[in-house]
Amino acid sequence: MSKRPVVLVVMDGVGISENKLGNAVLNAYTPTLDELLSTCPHTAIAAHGLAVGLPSNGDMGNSEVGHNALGCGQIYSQGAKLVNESIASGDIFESETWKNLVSYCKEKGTLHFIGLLSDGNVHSHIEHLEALIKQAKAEGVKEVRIHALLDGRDVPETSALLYVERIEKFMAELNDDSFHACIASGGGRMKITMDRYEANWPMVEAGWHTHVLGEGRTFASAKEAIETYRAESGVVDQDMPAFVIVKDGKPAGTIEDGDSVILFNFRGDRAQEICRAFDEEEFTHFDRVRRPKVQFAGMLQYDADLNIPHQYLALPPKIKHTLSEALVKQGIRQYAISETQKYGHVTYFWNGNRSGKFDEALEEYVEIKSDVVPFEQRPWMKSAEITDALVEAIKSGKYDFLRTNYPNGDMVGHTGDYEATIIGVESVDLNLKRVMKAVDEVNGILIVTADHGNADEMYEKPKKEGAALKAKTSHTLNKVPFIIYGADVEIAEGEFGLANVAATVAKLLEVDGDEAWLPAIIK
Ligand SMILES: O=C(O)[C@H](O)COP(=O)(O)O
Ligand SMILES: [Mn+2]
Ligand SMILES: [Mn+2]
Repeated sequence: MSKRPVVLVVMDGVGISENKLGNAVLNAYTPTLDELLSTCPHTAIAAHGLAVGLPSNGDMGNSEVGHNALGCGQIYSQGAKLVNESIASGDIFESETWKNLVSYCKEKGTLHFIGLLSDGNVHSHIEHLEALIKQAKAEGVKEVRIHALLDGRDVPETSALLYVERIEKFMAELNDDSFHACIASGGGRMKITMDRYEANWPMVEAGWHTHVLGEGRTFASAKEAIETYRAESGVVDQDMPAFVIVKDGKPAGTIEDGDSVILFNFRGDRAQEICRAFDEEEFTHFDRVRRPKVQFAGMLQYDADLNIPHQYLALPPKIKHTLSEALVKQGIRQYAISETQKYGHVTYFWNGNRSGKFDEALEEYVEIKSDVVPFEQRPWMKSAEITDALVEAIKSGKYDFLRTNYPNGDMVGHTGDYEATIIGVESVDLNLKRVMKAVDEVNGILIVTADHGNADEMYEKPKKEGAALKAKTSHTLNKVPFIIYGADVEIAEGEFGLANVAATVAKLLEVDGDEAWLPAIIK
């Protein structure tokens, strides 16, 4: 084992592109990154598509698959791909859960689908929803209701109508005397239901009131809701207020005793809280007012240790041989820190979607509370506070491997605000300098990388030359930097991705790697 501590920094959403237009990484003032890139061994590594276990290279990377790959050194088929396969093979419809939900609601109840209505393939895919609705009808379900969370964060900023129209056309073609499906409620994904890491439970409470109780501002259709809210305030999809659809003066689909409910998102971070609201007998995070007796299931098992949700349609990848586990077996003391918005990324996602530790004595996890504010108004977020704690941990000499995630490039990038995102990236750069200094003081080694791009492309590619620029809120397909500071090493020949980082960390710590891992990026 080396005596030199290794610190790994994930700059969330900081990808590499040579294209200067709307590039909040290239156009930010980043003296630290510039210094690292001009003086240290570095390369660019793949963070999207097949390199992180997604169905195709047209799929952008995301935090879940990115941190999974970083933390386990392997490429596993991810939720997006596993659900595709399970639908194609029909396995999903053979599952006990599917059968249970269908039989529970088929005679007198309604089958509800709650989830992110888009083809972003980060949390969900509209094709999965369509396949489930079609099969529900084939198996004799009579009533289906959709509770549509509008995206605009993994897909273009104002694309909600495209998906609403698509699903409504799909349902209209299925609807007949024996079957009726329609949208019952919805709202922007950053306003209701899809909170993560317990950053903002009131979002989930608002979702409960909308989907379950059918309370809120009413409209005749989802289209009317979207067009009205846009006309009133110019609000973009992800921030759209909640809406309830009414038919004949009543909500089109509250959730009642005898119904079944499927959360059709496959990704876990933003799925867990609403699952808990349905599943938990003793629930204290908000007053549910009424808890219907339903059969509830998630698309995937989101956390096996915590048993969330109790029922699920498909199994997630069984991620084994993680870096954390290999390191604790060799006595390596570890420290992980981020702010709430990304805390689970460096713990839960990093450890293959496990929320527990491998070894209480050897691992310390620290969460700095995120503010609940529009991040374009505070683009520095908690970068300074994360750094205060990280620097102290580095200097304490108590840890051999320390990791952090700075959310700024990603969280501010998702707002589509170019100028604010530049400040977000600059905040990361400023704090990176402090981390470098602390690493110097303990004669350590620093790795700087990212999980996927976002801030590197803040405008959609114009459809025609000269067309007005449109903010881009989603991730990118670009590679990410991989830099090693403080070690006299050479980058190996070849193409690398995020799954090559675990072996590199082990090599720098001078401990054994795992045979399952992809090779290190250094010679
Ligand atoms: O959940 C989100 O905020 C986005 O869909 C994806 O962003 P992340 O993968 O960086 O968390
Ligand atoms: Mn990310
Ligand atoms: Mn993101």
